[in-house]
Amino acid sequence: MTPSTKLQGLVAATITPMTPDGQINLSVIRQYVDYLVSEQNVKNVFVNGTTGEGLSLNIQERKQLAEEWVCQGKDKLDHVIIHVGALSLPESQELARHAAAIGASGIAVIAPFFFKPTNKDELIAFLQKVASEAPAVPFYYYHIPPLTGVKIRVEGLLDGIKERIPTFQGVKFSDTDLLDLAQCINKNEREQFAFLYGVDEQLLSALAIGADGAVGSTYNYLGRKTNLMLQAFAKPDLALARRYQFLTGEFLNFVIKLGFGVAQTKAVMTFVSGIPMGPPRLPLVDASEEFIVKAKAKLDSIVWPDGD
Ligand SMILES: CC(=O)N[C@@H]([C@@H](O)[C@H](O)[C@H](O)CO)[C@@H](O)CC(=O)C(=O)O
Repeated sequence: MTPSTKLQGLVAATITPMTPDGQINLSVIRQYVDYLVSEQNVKNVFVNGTTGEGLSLNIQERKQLAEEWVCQGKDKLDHVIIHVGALSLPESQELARHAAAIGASGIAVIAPFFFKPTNKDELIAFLQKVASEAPAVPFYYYHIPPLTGVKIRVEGLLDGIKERIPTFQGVKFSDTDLLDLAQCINKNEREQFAFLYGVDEQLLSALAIGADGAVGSTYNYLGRKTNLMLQAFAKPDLALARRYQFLTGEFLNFVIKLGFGVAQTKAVMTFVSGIPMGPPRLPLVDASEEFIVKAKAKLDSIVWPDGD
């Protein structure tokens, strides 16, 4: 792993594979790493986040998953970022210490979402207490207001954050407020922070305003196609980049109408990669057979510009 390099490009928000009886299934993670690298050309992962059902796992499971990803990713992945956010500060701190001890290349923390911070100072105070437990590990704030309900704008959070959190390295920005993202990027004059966008269906818009890359669920199975979009954008061939975005959007628009979330992501990844992702953990329930048949037919029907 190369933790010193700035995080950019695509980061797969990893799924947590589970056995049919609902235990975490560490045995497929080696195959999962190889699949991401060789089939999707994705060499960065974000473990135990939303897609990974991190907040539905116990501390022991989260540590085991983090260890397995770091171990299997050695010499294969560039960055293994571990999400260590939790409702309980001591638990989050314990996970941060653990991530540091196992050699994770970064940690990320979501805003606590039961008792919520009501302003940026309260939020930073929480983040700071976690980050300081891993003083040599790059720290990312994980902003996902649709799920946390914490709508504190990131732009304001950035003011003086490096003084409060010396390891602060950037933001995983999973919100549709592109004005907030743009203001963050505008403030990041020295380009010291990384802004990774987390709404996959709108990534091209975020790239246009300067996002460094993206963290998302679809890069597990559409990483190769999205990488082609990134290449087209860099060239620049905007017409081609748009084509890729419209096609991934066409798929997502279709499945969102059917009902799309982490359970469905597990099902899609299973049929695309052949790696069994298993069921989600309650309160999430398995994707229906009808969903699987329709989603597969839709994905198979897409004709990509690269001829696939
Ligand atoms: C709400 C949600 O799950 N958002 C996803 C997206 O990748 C999302 O699945 C995608 O944009 C499709 O809507 C990511 O932002 C979540 C993520 O990166 C994570 O698993 O931590």
